[in-house]
Amino acid sequence: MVVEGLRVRHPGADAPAVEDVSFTVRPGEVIGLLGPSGAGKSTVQAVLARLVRPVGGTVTVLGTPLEKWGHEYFDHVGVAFELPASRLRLTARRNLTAFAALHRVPVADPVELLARVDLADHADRRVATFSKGMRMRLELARALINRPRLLLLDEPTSGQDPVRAARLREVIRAEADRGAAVLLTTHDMDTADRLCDRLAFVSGGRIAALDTPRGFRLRHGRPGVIVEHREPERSGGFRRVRRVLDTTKPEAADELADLLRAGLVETLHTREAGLDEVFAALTGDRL
Ligand SMILES: Nc1ncnc2c1ncn2[C@@H]1O[C@H](COP(=O)(O)OP(=O)(O)OP(=O)(O)O)[C@@H](O)[C@H]1O
Repeated sequence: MVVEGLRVRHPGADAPAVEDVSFTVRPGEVIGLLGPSGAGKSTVQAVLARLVRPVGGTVTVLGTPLEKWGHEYFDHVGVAFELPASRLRLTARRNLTAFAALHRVPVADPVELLARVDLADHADRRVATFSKGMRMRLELARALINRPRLLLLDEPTSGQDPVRAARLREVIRAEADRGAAVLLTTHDMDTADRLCDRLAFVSGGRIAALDTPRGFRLRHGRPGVIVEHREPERSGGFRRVRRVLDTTKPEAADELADLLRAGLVETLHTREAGLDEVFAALTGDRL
């Protein structure tokens, strides 16, 4: 999928929600859109889900310009946005079989999909009785029913406990490994860091920076280690000291080696910028 110079203005809005956004998502790749509320992330996804028409730029999906696609577009695209599309009065299984019937491409097995999102035990319960987290997981399963080549996910791990969030990250990674191009939005730094191959920081309708999570941390972090160690006092006791050693300086290696040899080190961490710090540095805003 290739987006070039995308510009979107919502009807009645004073300013464009998206200005000059360009990026590519290759098969097998997971790209995360990060940014403060109102930055334009969902608007970019809404264009790709054909919910909103852009006023400028080009979007090419699977080699074909977006406007040239007919209804068969949705045979190749999976969408899980915040507003659930599932029918509340139907069971989880029935929802998936109903959506599967809409497609003219080979579909995934609903029961297997429900197991993947940890809903196997609830397949025959009505969705109205599901918790918010369960409904979100069903949305992901629904988005995967047509084994999509492009997967659009809005906050796929929100409302999940840490174990389930990790499980969903595995499911999404498996889709990318199968060859899907994945574009997701997230405010969850764990998901950004552990799942995404590249991150686009969106601010004010533009991409402020695009890089791998590691690239961002290295570029915005300062090399160094944080050492907590005991320091002998004249009284014969010890006090605890926390120091930051700049590992670009040669003397840091000697200092650290001395502390380690003396058995005084209690904790040792590398000093890296977290993605939230990177974000604040790039956009002057917080997530
Ligand atoms: N249907 C709409 N009509 C008018 N303006 C809209 C509409 N949808 C979004 N906007 C505006 O477009 C801008 C971008 O919104 P968007 O929902 O894309 O942000 P976002 O980055 O996805 O935010 P969040 O993290 O809160 O989901 C905002 O100023 C928003 O108020």
